[in-house]
Amino acid sequence: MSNERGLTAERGGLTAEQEVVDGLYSRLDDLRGEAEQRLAAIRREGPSGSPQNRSERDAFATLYEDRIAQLDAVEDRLCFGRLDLRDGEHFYVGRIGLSDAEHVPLLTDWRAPAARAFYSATAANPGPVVNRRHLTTSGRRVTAVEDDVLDVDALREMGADTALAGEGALLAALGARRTGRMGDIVATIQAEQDAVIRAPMTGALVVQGGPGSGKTAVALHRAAYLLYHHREQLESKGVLLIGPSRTFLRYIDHVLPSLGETGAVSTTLAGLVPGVDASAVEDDRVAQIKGRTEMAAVVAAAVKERQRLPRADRTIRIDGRTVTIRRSDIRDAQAKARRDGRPHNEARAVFAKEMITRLTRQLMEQLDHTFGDEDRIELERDVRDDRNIRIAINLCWLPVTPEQLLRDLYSKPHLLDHAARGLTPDERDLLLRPPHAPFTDADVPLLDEAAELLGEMPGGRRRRSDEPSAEEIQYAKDVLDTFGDGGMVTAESLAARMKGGTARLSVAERARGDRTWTYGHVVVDEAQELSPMAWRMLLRRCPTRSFTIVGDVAQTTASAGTRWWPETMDPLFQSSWELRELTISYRIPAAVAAAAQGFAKRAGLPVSELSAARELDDAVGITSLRRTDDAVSAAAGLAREHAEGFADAAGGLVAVIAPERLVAATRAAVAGTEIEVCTARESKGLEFDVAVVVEPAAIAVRPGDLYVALTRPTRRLEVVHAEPLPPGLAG
Ligand SMILES: Nc1ncnc2c1ncn2[C@@H]1O[C@H](COP(=O)(O)OP(=O)(O)OP(=O)(O)O)[C@@H](O)[C@H]1O
Repeated sequence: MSNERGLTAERGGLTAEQEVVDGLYSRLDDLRGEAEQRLAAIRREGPSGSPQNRSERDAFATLYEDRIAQLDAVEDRLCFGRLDLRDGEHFYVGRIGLSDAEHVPLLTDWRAPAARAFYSATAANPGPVVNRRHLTTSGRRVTAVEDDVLDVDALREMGADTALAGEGALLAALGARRTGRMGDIVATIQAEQDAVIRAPMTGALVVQGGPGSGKTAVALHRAAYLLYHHREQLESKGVLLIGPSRTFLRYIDHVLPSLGETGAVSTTLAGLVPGVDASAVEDDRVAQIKGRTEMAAVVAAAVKERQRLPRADRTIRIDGRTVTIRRSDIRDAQAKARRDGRPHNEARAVFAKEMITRLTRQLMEQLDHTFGDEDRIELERDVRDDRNIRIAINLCWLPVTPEQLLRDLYSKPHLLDHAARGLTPDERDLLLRPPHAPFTDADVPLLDEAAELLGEMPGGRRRRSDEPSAEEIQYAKDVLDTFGDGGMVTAESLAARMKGGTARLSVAERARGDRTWTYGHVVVDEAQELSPMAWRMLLRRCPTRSFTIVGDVAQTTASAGTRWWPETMDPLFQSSWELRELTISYRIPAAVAAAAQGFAKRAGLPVSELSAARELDDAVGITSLRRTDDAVSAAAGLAREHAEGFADAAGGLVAVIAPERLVAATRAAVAGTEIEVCTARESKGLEFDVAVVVEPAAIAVRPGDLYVALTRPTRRLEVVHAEPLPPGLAG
């Protein structure tokens, strides 16, 4: 494959295509103008009228605002392709579908079935397509056209052969300077990526692929594709997108809007439990323990511990009489509350009511006359309001928040010993910490597990109108019967989550603030890092188990993460999951791929087969130093050189990826420049034109970390070292 093949295969005039593209933009302008006029008309009406009229008007205003935002977002590269068919017809492919005022189609949405051939037709398997044309535009101007001739006879005459669809357009896209924001790839999606994007929405689709194979891009385009094809099903529930860090979410946050979609909620795992600050960092061994499935039983035991049976019966004086709080009554009332099936905090009311009934009965037996209903109710009120009785009942069924439950568990050795019997004493010691220590990422799934088992605190009950009806609960039961719940969610709480609210907030806004929201589909990026407990948390967010999961088991850095997909996926999805692989790296040049893979294979990482889409000269540089002390200044010097070079040209991103201990010094050494400095873990999922990797041996303490670091650059990898290079990287 040549390096700078360029857009040479141009046939047919730019002028003709420019006219078509002008027509499309003019239609886009008309539609935007119409929406703006309607919005202005609604705004002119002002806030008068009945509440019903007002909410209708608000709903329309939101509709037009969304439409305008969508039309704005598709401005760049509105149209990027044309297909010529065997029957002489042709049509244009673009970001959205457009028709003229008479409903004659002008532009076909890239996600429509007809557009599929744009991505999947090959010379060997052209279907009805004889020619695929890639249009490159800059602003509204067509700057190049490139044809893939798929008619076999014509192809033979030309003596051409292409492995990558629209190679010129693709190489131009891959060679573009990085801006720090991920762009969409809608104009150049390749066949193996297209097959993943358009795969049916059943069960879980796991996409394994080496670094730069487009997993993130594919996951985002699949989300847009699913929203387009399953609009009704997904719009009211939303699509959840999980990314590894806030930096990463910022990096990708343009992509879905540029595809005309705003219905996805993107967040980190920690963001799924509103109000929790999980900013603290902890030892990997502790995170690994917290990530194990057994921790679900530990949390359950900690909750159960709040349902206590005192050692002995206890008497309490009330209004000159004595009642006995009997162990047998407590045991019966607790059993009744558990049978009720509601979470701990909510079931407390059942326990308390039963105890009050039994204590009232004791009082009635002591009083020597017959009771009417009113007398009994009054007596019950006396019992309920008695301070000592309230305390005694509370002690046997203690309401607690998830945060307090975990803080107690981690800070009280006797509680931990009791709840975590399955852990070794050493493991329990590792979990111990002071009561006010801040939470970490690995605590989030445990907090979520606890929240699920505890439910709302007394007084914090859901509003009546949000409570599910018997039919909704039955439906939730059916869903659980069909998919199996693994004990993670009750039919009642599932039904409550499935119930659509009536608030006028967008789905994304409502979902964000509600821990119990369930989504129509979940997309997980860097999924190899998730622990079994994190997976439990995600499964609760999507009881129908409709998932797109992308990751690379060779890049796993979390010790609770996945190294072999079946091990993680089989218990979660049984047979309802499918593995697909992506095999071409679009990010890294061939020489960088060879260096990174050489290291990874020697380190025993489970690397995927990966070929690079581009060969660039001079893509790897190794600087060897005598003194470790020089590594930071040498790396900073190299980074500055590249950054200055980019400043003269069309821009470009430079990063130094350093071991944790050298990060602060490196930051100081590049202060005042745009150069990014990060650890390997922080660089996960991101990319730069040039990556300078400092002291790789120190990063390779966790081999997955170094594999991540080495695979970040799109143009050049610089390795700077004084310590010996790790095996496989040298030479
Ligand atoms: N078909 C394509 N056309 C143009 N660019 C592409 C294509 N596929 C991927 N890319 C580009 O390649 C780069 C790497 O893609 P992406 O980040 O999705 O890879 P990844 O597999 O998620 O990588 P990692 O495992 O390192 O996170 C991105 O800049 C992306 O835009």
